Amino acid sequence: MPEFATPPISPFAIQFDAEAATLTPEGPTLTRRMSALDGLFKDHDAWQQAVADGDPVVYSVQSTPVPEVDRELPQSITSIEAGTTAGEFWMTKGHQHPNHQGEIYLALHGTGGLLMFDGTETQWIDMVPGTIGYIPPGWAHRSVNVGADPYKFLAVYPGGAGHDYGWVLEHGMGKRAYAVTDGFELREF
Ligand SMILES: O=P(O)(O)OC[C@H]1O[C@](O)(CO)[C@@H](O)[C@@H]1O
Repeated sequence: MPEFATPPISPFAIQFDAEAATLTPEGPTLTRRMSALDGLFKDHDAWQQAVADGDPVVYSVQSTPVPEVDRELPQSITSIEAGTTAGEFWMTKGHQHPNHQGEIYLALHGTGGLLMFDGTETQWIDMVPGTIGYIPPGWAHRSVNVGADPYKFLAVYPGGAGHDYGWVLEHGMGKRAYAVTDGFELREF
C-alpha cells in the first residue's frame, strides 16, 4: 500500500440510484433546519418568524461512509425543500473551502441553481437533471431550490476541503434568488 493511503478505507462499490437520489451504503446524514441558517436570509425578521413557526427542515445531506479527511473523495446527495422566506428561495448555508479546492455537483431532481462568489464576481449556473456544475477553487458556493419540488444533487469533493461558513457571513454571496411570477430573479444585496 502506498504510504499516502488512509486506512481503514478499502476500495468499495457505491450504488447510485439517480431516480431515488440515494447512495448506498449510507454514511452520516446532516439535517439543517431553518434555525441553522441564522444571518443568511436578507429578511431577518421573516427568518426569525419561520424558526418560531415550527423551524422547518430546509435541507438534508446524505453521505457515504467516505470520511471528510485529506486525500479522500467523499460524496453526498443534498435535498433542498421547496420554499421561500420573504420571497427568497430556500438554499444551503453556502461555504468557502479554506484550502481553495474544486468540487462538482450533478443535478438529479427538481430545479435549482448553483450560486458562486469569489469575493468580487458572482456566477450562477442553472441546475436541471443532468447538469454538472463545476466549482473552481476559490469560489464560495451555495445551492438554491428555485422550483416547486425538492431540488436534489450529488456532490463530490476533496475530503480535506473543509467548510468555511464565516467567509460567507462576512462577504455574502453577491446575489440572492427571489421568487417572481413564473420563476426567479437574481438580485444584488
Ligand atoms: O455546507 P453547506 O453549505 O450547509 O451545504 C452542504 C453542501 O456542502 C457539501 O457538504 C459539500 O460541498 C454538499 O454535500 C452539500 O450540498
